[in-house]
Amino acid sequence: MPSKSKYASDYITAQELNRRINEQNQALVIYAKKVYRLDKWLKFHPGGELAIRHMIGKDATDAINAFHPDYVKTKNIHTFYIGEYVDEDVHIPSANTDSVKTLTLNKKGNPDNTPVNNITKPILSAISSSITSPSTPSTTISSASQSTQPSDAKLDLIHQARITKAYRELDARIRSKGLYKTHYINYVYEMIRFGTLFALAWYFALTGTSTLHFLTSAVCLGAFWHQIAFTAHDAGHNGITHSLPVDGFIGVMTADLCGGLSMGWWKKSHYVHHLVTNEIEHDPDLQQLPFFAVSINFVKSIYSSYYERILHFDRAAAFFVQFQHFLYYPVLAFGRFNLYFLSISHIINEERVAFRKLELFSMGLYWMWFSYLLSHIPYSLIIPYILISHMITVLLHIQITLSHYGMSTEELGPKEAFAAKMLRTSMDVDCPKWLDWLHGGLQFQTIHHLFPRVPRHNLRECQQYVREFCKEVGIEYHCYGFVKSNGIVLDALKDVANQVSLMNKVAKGIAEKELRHVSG
Ligand code: HEM
Repeated sequence: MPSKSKYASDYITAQELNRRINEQNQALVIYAKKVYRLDKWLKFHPGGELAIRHMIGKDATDAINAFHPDYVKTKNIHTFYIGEYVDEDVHIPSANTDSVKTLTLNKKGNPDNTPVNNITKPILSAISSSITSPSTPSTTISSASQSTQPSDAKLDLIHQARITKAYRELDARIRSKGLYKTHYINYVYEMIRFGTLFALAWYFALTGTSTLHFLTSAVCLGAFWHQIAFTAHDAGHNGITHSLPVDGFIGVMTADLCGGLSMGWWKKSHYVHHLVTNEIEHDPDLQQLPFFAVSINFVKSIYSSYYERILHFDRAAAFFVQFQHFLYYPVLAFGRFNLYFLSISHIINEERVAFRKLELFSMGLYWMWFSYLLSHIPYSLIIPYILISHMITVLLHIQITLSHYGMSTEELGPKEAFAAKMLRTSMDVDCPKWLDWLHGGLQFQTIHHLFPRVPRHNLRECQQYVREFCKEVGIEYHCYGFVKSNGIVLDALKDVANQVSLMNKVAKGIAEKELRHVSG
């Protein structure tokens, strides 16, 4: 039994838990049937404040197990223990859970404490309200409160409990097979691969005499960035040495110094993405307006808890989204430029950045070496060089979006098992083993979401156990070939695009009618 903190009060019922969260604004989470108060820890949490905020009032057992090394679970967390959790088996109305969410997520404060943007009104009403006024957000903070939150009624709770039990057994199995251990030889191969690409980029840039040489240098540089991103991803999850400072340093060296992108920004958004995967109001990876809307609910101008602002479905969005299935590849090709912007604004504007000085220094060095490299490229080729090197990384952006864009964006509420949610919202890409280097482990996205701390090179081995688990608990494991998975994403984008296009046409019709009426 862990020792109690000064807030301890033995037993805390579900009702008491909600009361403390709502009335006293306490940051309480449940872990292994115990209640922990994390108010004081929020600001120091290496996984970010928002990661914890998303779990307030909920059973965070599987999330905490999945994201933390043993010392956190067996030692650190007990500093914050305040009592045993007593689930009175009384159904807590969804509205209650909603307001917990609102109070805890909305850092800027929502004066009337109205639940924010829970989009569950029928889709037709979403469309019709946007039709009436396409450039005005139809969902304001208060109007969204009329909606109802995802209900646990949709879930068979016994099935969810079964999934949780089997998932924990699966985790133990993967652990016993030694799949949580890193085999460093894999990083030797990684370094040879991206070291060669980097050296070739410099070689062709410094010694090149023809357009072909310079453009080959651009391709090698882009391929280098593409490859190094996988190692940065591993480091961001502390999945290389499993030491927070060491992997943190590797992350900054790979992302900031080699790629000009902020590791701190990536961690902040990626950890949130892992916890609230495909929740359109919370998952930053889905919030790509004005170009993409993977769910028709975006037309309601939802509130983003990540960006802490309303994502207006404005005229630009109404225009671009109707062509999003055509724009998918071209826009992704420019994705890396947007990442520079997000990285720099994170380093400048974010209150707490773990390695701010190191990141600034490393990003400064990046711009120096990149500019020096460019100084060897003939003037006429500088723009094509920049475009080609940056656009080569489109493969990475496709790989990342493939994993989630075509998957469910429904919110089934906090009673959904962690594993069930990850399997519902993620998709794997089936590829032969010899191509693993190209996909960089991201093709096993579902498995990575289930076990974020398992080193990437072991994910293929985990796949067979995950398949068995899915069979056992009767959940579909979404794993398709590269072409099919692209098709799934394009279909999903097209589906929303068609609805938005229809909406635009109707809105235009109404506007013309009104104009005739006024002028007539
Ligand atoms: C609801 C509760 C919590 C959630 C959702 C959460 C989530 C996370 C996430 C997403 C990460 C990044 C993990 C990765 O992929 O590498 C992380 C890291 C970390 N968290 Fe938490 N966390 C929670 C509570 C706590 C608590 C209570 C503690 C300590 C008392 C803690 C200590 C840490 C530490 C030390 C790391 C860095 C782990 C490492 O060395 O790899 N977290 N957390």
